[in-house]
Amino acid sequence: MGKKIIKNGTIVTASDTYQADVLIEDEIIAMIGKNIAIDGAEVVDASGLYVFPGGIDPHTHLEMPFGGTVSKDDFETGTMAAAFGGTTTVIDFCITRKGETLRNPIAEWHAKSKDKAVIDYSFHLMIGEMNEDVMSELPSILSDEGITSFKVFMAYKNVFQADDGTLFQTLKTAKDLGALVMVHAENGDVIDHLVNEALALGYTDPIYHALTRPPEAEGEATERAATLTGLAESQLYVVHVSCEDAMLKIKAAREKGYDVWGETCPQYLVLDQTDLEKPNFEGAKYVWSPPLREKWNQEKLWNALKNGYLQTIGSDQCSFDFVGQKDLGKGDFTKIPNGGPMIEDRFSILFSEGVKKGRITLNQFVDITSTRSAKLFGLYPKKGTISVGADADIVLFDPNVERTISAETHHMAVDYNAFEGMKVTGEPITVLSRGEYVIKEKQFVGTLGAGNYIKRARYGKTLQNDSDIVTV
Ligand SMILES: NC(=O)NCCC(=O)O
Ligand SMILES: [Zn+2]
Ligand SMILES: [Zn+2]
Repeated sequence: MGKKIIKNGTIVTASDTYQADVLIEDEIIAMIGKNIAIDGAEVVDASGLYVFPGGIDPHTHLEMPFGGTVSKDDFETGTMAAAFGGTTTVIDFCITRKGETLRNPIAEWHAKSKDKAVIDYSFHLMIGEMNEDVMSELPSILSDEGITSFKVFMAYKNVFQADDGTLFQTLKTAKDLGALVMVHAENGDVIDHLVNEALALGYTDPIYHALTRPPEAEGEATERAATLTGLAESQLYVVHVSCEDAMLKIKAAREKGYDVWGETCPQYLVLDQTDLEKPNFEGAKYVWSPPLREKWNQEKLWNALKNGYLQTIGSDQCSFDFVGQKDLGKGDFTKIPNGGPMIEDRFSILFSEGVKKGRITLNQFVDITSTRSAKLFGLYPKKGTISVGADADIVLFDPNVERTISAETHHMAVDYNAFEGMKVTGEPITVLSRGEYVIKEKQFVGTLGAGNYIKRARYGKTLQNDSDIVTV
């Protein structure tokens, strides 16, 4: 691979903003400095552009079987769309089945992603139940696969939902092994009850998806998960925080000294519950869990990002076509596949609505979209920053270009965009994955299968390019 020098750009990391050149050699950042000159190196002009570390999306569901169908974007279209949006690493959820070895789903996830992903990727592992078999498999999964985060669903009764015993045992096991436990925090039993009540009354429209999953059900589960984390002296990451109620529970747990982290998603920052009321069943396009909330929650979530009560942004990409998939739930909102297409617009929305509108700083933007996830999920400093020795996962970003988000121009495989018509300022122009162009001047030039599976370090450990990946 030839050498590249990125010149004239403004480097932005989670802590610094400065002008310097970046030399890329053998997939990594080899030097950062003024006026770097190397014979034969390709010069990439980044005048007027920010040089960001590639985005890390810690929350995707690519080609995931769910709700009687399979999410439409797979590791090919999903990672391409991610790259167009400025993301260079995704961590996808490997969904397991209760009563079965964990190895089979991991092998399935490798089969789905290998030869398809155009950017690097890794997996979290769902824990549906905790028993002797699972406990005996986990140590080797950490060391062989570098999977150092487990996911427990507290909702989706009779599908993915785990009980509190499983959550508690997972927290304790994670503490011993050095893994981070992630939770989908909603009270699945209460939601099941409310859903049955609604259906019995003949309420079938998409809006009832939101009305049967109230913020209290999210807040209660978040508080419960945090309490169990404190009891287990373990570590917890709450995914897709949608409302003030849940956010305050994370803030309170952190104030008690618990090791609890929170992620929100772009959809909760810019869309609201009224979207589910759109006529002609269009509300189904906005059905995901937790649901969209009343609009006033948005500013609470922005404020939480600004003040560090929430620390990351995931897309929760889980896309379904409106025609042919979402319409499985016509006449019964419980049959609408839960999820939306978000992978492509995560970065731009946070920049446009966050940095441009003065809600977060430029350096916070990098931390929230990349660095913090790299640190929490054992990818740092190989990924998540611009520093010597890091992978050359780099986004050249024009902060001033304006565009309108639309399904007509997006690169996801689905037939609608949840942010249709939204005007955003700022766009990734060129995206490099380990020094190779994936997007060049807004055109896809990457290669299917060029993305590497990344084995991650254990919780709290760093991942270096030149050292053992997983150490006990
Ligand atoms: N969020 C959603 O509705 N679908 C994906 C699965 C999950 O994250 O709960
Ligand atoms: Zn979830
Ligand atoms: Zn999810």
